[in-house]
Amino acid sequence: MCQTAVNELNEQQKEQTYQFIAVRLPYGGEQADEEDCIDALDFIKPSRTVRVNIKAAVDASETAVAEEFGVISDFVKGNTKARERMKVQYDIAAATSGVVIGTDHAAEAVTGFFTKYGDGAADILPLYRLNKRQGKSILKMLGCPEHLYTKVPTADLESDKPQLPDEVALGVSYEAIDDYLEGKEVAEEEAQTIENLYIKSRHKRKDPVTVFDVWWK
Ligand SMILES: Nc1ncnc2c1ncn2[C@@H]1O[C@H](COP(=O)(O)OP(=O)(O)OC[C@H]2O[C@@H]([n+]3cccc(C(=O)O)c3)[C@H](O)[C@@H]2O)[C@@H](O)[C@H]1O
Ligand SMILES: Nc1ncnc2c1ncn2[C@@H]1O[C@H](COP(=O)(O)OP(=O)(O)OP(=O)(O)O)[C@@H](O)[C@H]1O
Ligand SMILES: [Mg+2]
Repeated sequence: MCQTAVNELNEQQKEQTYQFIAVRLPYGGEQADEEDCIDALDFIKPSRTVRVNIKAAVDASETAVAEEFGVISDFVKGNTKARERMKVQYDIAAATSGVVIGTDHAAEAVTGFFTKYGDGAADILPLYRLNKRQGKSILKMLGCPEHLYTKVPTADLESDKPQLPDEVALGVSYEAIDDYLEGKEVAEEEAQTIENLYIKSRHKRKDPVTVFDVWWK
């Protein structure tokens, strides 16, 4: 969608050249779903693609914190990876007078299934009102290869649990979350899980707590 917008802008405004920069941020060498990444880039055809390996930065941070607080868990390290990715994207935005585009969408937003100030941090969130199946519909309409929008969603942040499906981590399916968001009937247990996740992650969807916040309302 961003690449399409950039292409249209460049057609309209002959003087300025806008670009969409696809940023590949692997932790270490090869990604388990490398083929899909190549297919996605082939489909998007970004103005520019860059690759920054986040492993050295993440591991250095882990070692420094461990000196004072002991070994951090693999789960927490997963969030460090997401925050390092955010940091690199802001460095690239600053270097190119760009903005950071985030991929948060309604199904992840309501459940708080993102890293606070990690992948949750961005300047523009074009998908924010869409649920998971609406995102898939857009990809289908745009002619994206089917295997990319039907693949099992995974944050793939934990080294101990590679490719852990989001739905296993969340304890509820995206079908149920999407149905809930569309006001459709879902099982009582599913509604309970979604509502618990929503309440628990409330702090992630607001600015930091200040003296102007009132908690009794
Ligand atoms: N009540 C409260 N009021 C204000 N702040 C509160 C708070 N409770 C925790 N916090 C703060 O929030 C922190 C915890 O939040 P956070 O660091 O985000 O950590 P947390 O929510 O525990 O974990 C992030 C979850 O999102 C998943 N994730 C991450 C990245 C991408 C994707 C994806 O699929 O796209 C999924 C990841 O697998 C994990 O399950 C605490 O350390 C604390 O600093
Ligand atoms: N290796 C990576 N390189 C670049 N960006 C990444 C990488 N891993 C995660 N991200 C960023 O973090 C976001 C969330 O990660 P995640 O892997 O969950 O993707 P997603 O777009 O939410 O897809 P899904 O949840 O369906 O797997 C991505 O959309 C992307 O912006
Ligand atoms: Mg995700």
